[in-house]
Amino acid sequence: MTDQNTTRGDSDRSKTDDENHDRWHVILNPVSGTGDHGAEVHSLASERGYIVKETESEGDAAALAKEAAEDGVQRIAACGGDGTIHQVLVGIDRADALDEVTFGVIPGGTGNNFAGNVGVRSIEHAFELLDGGERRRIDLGEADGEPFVNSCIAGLTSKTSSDTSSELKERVGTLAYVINGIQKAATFEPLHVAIDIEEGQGGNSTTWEGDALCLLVGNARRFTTGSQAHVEDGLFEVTIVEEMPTTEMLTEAAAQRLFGQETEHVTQLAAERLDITHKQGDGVEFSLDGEMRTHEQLTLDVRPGDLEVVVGPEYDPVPIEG
Ligand SMILES: Nc1ncnc2c1ncn2[C@@H]1O[C@H](COP(=O)(O)OP(=O)(O)OP(=O)(O)O)[C@@H](O)[C@H]1O
Repeated sequence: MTDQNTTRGDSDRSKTDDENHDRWHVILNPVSGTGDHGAEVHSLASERGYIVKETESEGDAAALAKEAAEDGVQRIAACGGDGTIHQVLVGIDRADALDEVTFGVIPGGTGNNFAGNVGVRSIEHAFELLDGGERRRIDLGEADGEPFVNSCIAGLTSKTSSDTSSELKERVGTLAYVINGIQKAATFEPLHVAIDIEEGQGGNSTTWEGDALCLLVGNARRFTTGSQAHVEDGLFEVTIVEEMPTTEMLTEAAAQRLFGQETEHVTQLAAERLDITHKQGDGVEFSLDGEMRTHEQLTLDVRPGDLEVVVGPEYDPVPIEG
């Protein structure tokens, strides 16, 4: 890990702890995305007196964030893709400091889904927002104690969701993930799962049991037109795609696209808690914001308003209709 206080001269060394805690600490993944954002980030941070800490290997981002939060730093930004954001949040959470920290996002990844979700357009835009942008409290998801911001995905698409083309997603919505998965995996063993679902806000508790092609749990991520996650409502948007013959998939995808509603093999609902139990075989692979984890059994909870984050003017917690 490289510790680079981009402004540290003799006079800065005399800064008090309080001043240091108020300065933004940027945790920079220099190899995310195209890996050419480091110089720009150092320069923009230097102009403002922000501290930059670079990761040197996998896992560093969580350790650096934990260390900063334990030192009392109150403004921590992640520069990288969704994986880096995820790890920085894990580190702050391990320090039990989410209550005290304002979080910032500097898009330096490939997809930059979360940055897009909170209205941060570019690296330069991110620094302008860190200086004085609006702060919002948004929901976090938790998967057996591990926080996530965008999504938890299991099944056929968990490894391929991140590289499904946005054009395909735009045309066919949720099932784009499935179709993309099928193109990559000729044979796929469906998930034999039981999912206990608490719908929240006075809603029902239900159980879905069967063979699923995939399970998509969104906290702050756009999955389909008509089914997006509201990031300040204390609920997950859940989509369960049941196993179905390949021939029916395109029909279902078209129906979803045209009518934006539940179809025979696709269940959509909002929930505040899910208990997922795998009924057969080894554990299930879950993608938490793109980071792969294996669980036999997994509980997902919403942590309403647990994260204070800097947002851009285009940020809107309410999903776009239609
Ligand atoms: N210095 C480093 N060297 C090698 N790998 C690193 C380093 N720092 C972080 N990583 C790893 O890089 C991975 C990719 O990071 P990240 O997801 O942020 O970027 P991305 O995949 O390019 O973007 P996106 O998730 O937006 O598509 C993470 O799993 C992280 O552990």
